[in-house]
Amino acid sequence: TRSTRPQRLLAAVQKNATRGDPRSVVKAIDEFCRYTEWAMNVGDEKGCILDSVVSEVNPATVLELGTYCGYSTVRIATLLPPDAKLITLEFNPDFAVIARQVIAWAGQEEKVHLVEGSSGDLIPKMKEQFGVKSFDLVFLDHWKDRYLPDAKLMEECGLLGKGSVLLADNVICPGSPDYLDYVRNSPKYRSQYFKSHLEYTKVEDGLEKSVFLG
Ligand SMILES: O=C(NC/C=C/[C@H]1O[C@@H](Sc2ccncc2)[C@H](O)[C@@H]1O)c1cc([N+](=O)[O-])cc(O)c1O
Ligand SMILES: [Mg+2]
Repeated sequence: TRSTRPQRLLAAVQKNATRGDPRSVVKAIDEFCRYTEWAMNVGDEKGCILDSVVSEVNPATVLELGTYCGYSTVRIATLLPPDAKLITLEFNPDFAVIARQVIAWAGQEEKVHLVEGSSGDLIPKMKEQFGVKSFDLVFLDHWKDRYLPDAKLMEECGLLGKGSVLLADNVICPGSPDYLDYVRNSPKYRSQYFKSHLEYTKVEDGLEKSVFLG
């Protein structure tokens, strides 16, 4: 039967990237998606904004919601110090299988803990199961209608501390209007929009960075 898009993306990584070289993995995926087959990775343009926020926060603990093929997982992990922890949640087991191989090809498996399941189920278990006190950085890139409920759930579970940063992809396209309204108008957050484009296209999109004020 026909292969899936994530399988074709992984094949491009294994063919064109050097094992153990995360930058070559990122480059191989971006070239595949730009010139061969579009896929919903954060991409190179928004990826540079992601990189700058990760470097600025210099997080010890990161949560990523929505692993997909592991593109942003690799971008983030590459910038983390060796003792930092990146937990990434993925609902679709077929995507998780691909993401684990992409992360391994990039040599980042030490820093990454990919957990299969849904954010709604797993966020309340973060403290007890993973020994997480709070997250310094959360990258939201999963189902767009889960951004707001999951932000509120993280607040309720005490997973956000003063200065914790939420960085959300796709706040314009496909969009997450209820989330955007919440973080921009809640006294609990200081929010900032980074204008960019939908990955590999000229369509407007952007990242919203929201600092939790405690
Ligand atoms: O739909 C988009 N993203 C949804 C991503 C969803 C990812 O997160 C889990 S769901 C999950 C994971 C964890 N917990 C709960 C659910 C899915 O299995 C997928 O791996 C999207 C769409 C476009 N686009 O142009 O259409 C562009 C983008 O950048 C996008 O991110
Ligand atoms: Mg996205």
